[in-house]
Amino acid sequence: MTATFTEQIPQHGLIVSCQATTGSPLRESMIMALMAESAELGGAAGLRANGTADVAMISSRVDLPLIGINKLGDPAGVFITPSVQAALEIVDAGATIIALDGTQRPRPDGSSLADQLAMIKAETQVPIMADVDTVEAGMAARRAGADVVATTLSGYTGTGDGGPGPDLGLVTALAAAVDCPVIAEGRIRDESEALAALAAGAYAVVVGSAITNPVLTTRRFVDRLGTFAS
Ligand SMILES: CC(=O)N[C@H](C=O)[C@@H](O)[C@H](O)[C@H](O)COP(=O)(O)O
Repeated sequence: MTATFTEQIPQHGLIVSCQATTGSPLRESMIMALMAESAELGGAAGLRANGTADVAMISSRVDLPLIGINKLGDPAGVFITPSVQAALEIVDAGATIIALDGTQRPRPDGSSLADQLAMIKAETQVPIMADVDTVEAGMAARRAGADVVATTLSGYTGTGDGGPGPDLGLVTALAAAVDCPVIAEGRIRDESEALAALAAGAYAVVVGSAITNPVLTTRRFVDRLGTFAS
């Protein structure tokens, strides 16, 4: 029996997203696996990773629940696990939870989110997390069969809050609107923002760049030092 999302991820847990895009000095699956091992040592409750190579490498070395995504195609469109095949490949690679674009936008093959979810569910019982941008999208994704909804895409689709921090308003609205766990993901920069997300009703939080992207962390320090007036 496949474990449900809440059986895998404890309430108020920290999920660490270990991703590095093409062009990053960290763009190696082994480096992502070492990031994942570091997150495990630090007490993370779960991990999130992109692509079959990284997911396979991480799952061979770290025994934590692993949210797998398979980013394919144009980042301006539906690109987080945009097809049934992309989802099943990430499960074969070792993901214990699938995350996918949960917006109402048609998939690149023309199918709807509801079609995609139904076809994935016919093939696997692995829980599905819908990355959404609005409360309407979260409600529709839940109706279509998503097990969990996350604020991941708020600010990235032309709708929602594109502010510098997490979209706490969306966390609050989703927590009131859906009967499943709500995950706060996207632009959580520190522990206070993670706590604020829990206070807004998040079941758990996903933190990526603030933990696993040293380029951004360095830039933040450099930019701040640049404001020093002697
Ligand atoms: C919009 C999009 O493509 N988000 C991606 C989803 O997996 C990742 O690039 C983010 O790093 C991840 O969501 C964690 O967010 P943050 O790195 O802000 O903590």
